[in-house]
Amino acid sequence: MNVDARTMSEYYIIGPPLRSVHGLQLLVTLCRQTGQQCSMDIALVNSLPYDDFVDVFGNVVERCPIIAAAVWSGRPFSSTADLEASIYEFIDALPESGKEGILRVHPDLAGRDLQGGTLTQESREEQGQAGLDTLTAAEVSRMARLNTEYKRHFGFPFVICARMNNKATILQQLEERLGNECTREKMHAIDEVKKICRLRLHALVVQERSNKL
Ligand SMILES: NC(=O)N[C@H]1NC(=O)NC1=O
Repeated sequence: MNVDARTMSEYYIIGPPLRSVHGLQLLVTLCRQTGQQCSMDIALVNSLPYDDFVDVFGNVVERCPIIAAAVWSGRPFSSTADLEASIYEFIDALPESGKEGILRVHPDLAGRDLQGGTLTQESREEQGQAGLDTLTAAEVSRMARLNTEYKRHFGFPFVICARMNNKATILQQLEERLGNECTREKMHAIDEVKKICRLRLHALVVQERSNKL
């Protein structure tokens, strides 16, 4: 991240100024850790050079910075919704192998990365919020068995928006979706990627007020 203090002071940050922090991503991380609101507006988003843009938005789709790098060319975005739509358009235009690739870089829920501490920060928070970091030994082994069965069947890991679920609904969905036909299940999984992306984006960019009453 090559945003120096002078450039940063021009940025629109909500909350107390944190001048000693170098780099927007660090700032965003710190705001998250301290629970302070720290968001960018769309004008700031549009002003970011591509390396900063990729640093900030590179994980709105888990471990797929190439998506942020690609949609950067579509600036200026008229709104957060416009940025979001560009990301979805990119995903939808991918061949099936590309969509499967997006799913395959997702970590298993309550899997090796959670246990080994190697999740991305976003994923760690999401899995924690769904209660997946406090599963009983029996729940961990049930989740592992179902995850393995799902991967063997579909060829990609089970993906669900953890923030919109809890451990009970995740286990239930895992069992239910195992029965889906493959093409339908891939579409369902990509829809979940978009839900995760939407929540991650909204944590980073201020929502424009609607003009509608
Ligand atoms: N496998 C899977 O669903 N992973 C994810 N879900 C979510 O909300 N965050 C993730 O990393």
